[in-house]
Amino acid sequence: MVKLQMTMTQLKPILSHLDAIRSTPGKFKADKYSPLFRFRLLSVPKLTLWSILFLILILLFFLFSPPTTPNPSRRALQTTSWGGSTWEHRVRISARTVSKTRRTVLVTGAAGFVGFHVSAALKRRGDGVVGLDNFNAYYDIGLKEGRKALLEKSGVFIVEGDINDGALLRKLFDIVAFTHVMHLAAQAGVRYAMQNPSSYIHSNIAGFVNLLEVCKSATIQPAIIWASSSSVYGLNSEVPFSEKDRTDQPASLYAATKKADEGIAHAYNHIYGLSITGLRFFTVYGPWGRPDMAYFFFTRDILKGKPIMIYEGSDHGTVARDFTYIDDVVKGCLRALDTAKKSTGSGGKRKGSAQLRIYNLGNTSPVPVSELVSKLEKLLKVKAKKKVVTMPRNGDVMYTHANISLAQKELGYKPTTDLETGLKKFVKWYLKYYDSKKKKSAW
Ligand SMILES: O=C(O)[C@H]1O[C@H](OP(=O)(O)OP(=O)(O)OC[C@H]2O[C@@H](n3ccc(=O)[nH]c3=O)[C@H](O)[C@@H]2O)[C@H](O)[C@@H](O)[C@@H]1O
Repeated sequence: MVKLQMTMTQLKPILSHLDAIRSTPGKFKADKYSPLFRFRLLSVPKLTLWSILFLILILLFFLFSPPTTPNPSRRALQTTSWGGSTWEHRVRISARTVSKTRRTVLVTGAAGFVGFHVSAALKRRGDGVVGLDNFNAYYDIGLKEGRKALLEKSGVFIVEGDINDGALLRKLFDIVAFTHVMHLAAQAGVRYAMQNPSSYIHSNIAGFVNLLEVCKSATIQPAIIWASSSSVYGLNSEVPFSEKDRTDQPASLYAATKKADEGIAHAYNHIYGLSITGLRFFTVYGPWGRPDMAYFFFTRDILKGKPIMIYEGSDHGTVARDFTYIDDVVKGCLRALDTAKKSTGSGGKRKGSAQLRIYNLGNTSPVPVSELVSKLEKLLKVKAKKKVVTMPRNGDVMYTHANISLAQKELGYKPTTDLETGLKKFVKWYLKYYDSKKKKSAW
């Protein structure tokens, strides 16, 4: 008892600062020095006190101990794995440009499908490139790690972090005066939005705003090029889809977030003078692609002898997509970056009007999903177990077809890969990639 009372005397000056903390209005707050308070503390048995301390220690141990094996779900929850002089040095080296144009590009989603290919292309031509990716577990992290390893070989460092981490983004802008941001990080996939709607709000809305906030506050504001989606056309019935067509009837939450981003981009351009270019991608496919997309999991399931579902309209109408090959999309991204004008603001203040653009990047040649499957069967030399089913109300639309005349005129965008050629390259990569994985796991 005496001991505890002495402890209270020692604690008094430490506890006194707690008075400054406001209590929640309306809630009872005990006076720390009132007899009632002292009585409560003193009446706690010693054993209970030690047990509580012990429990807190165990809890701290679990919270701060590193995982022994990489665990994807745990990794997705990590917020910081950046900082320090070695880390800063790697960022600086990665941002070094050898091209005359002195471009330094921050590529978000660099371990993703499009981000990986765009980063590699930028680096090849001599631009400085720093990648950013949160390596979430939406699909096989092995693919993301594989892309990362290839980029690192070519000198691109991918920072592991989230676009919602403002401190990280500000730090990156402190280290490098990025001339451009190629924003390709997003929660992708149309159908998954029904399972995990909040992930779309987190990445596509909150993450996008966070990125724009940091960009607009930079002393030298970068020009921003970002990935919108063909899905913004939603239930639009004008074909081919032109940038002038209505985009106010999204069929999925994914589409709605991308449409919201187009509005957000307009506001940031208007208020802060940020130069912003949105690119509406049309079902991009190719090597190192996304396993959640139909062409990818159809390939996997056909090879495994598993049935695949081919959607059709309720009146047996054809479901078709304007499948666009990755190399064509990469060229479009680079042309958009090269033609982007500088932002006009600085430190959060607009100094004049800035460029605001939106372009379709499609292939202008829609192909029915049934034909996609026939082409895969031919290339894989395996007959698919097809189940034709009525398209469920899952966010998918019946048909996409890009009008690319604007991108052609202003960016010089011209897709050159038809579905047959593109799928051939994809299948070649797929077989090689999974074959070598199989061999490695057999070791
Ligand atoms: O162009 C776009 O904006 C979008 O393209 C793709 O979305 P999607 O066109 O739906 O591509 P897939 O998911 O690969 O579907 C391709 C086609 O296969 C059909 N499908 C899908 C799944 C299935 O089991 N069966 C089936 O017939 C779909 O209805 C669709 O017509 C991407 O997944 C989106 O992230 C992207 O933004």
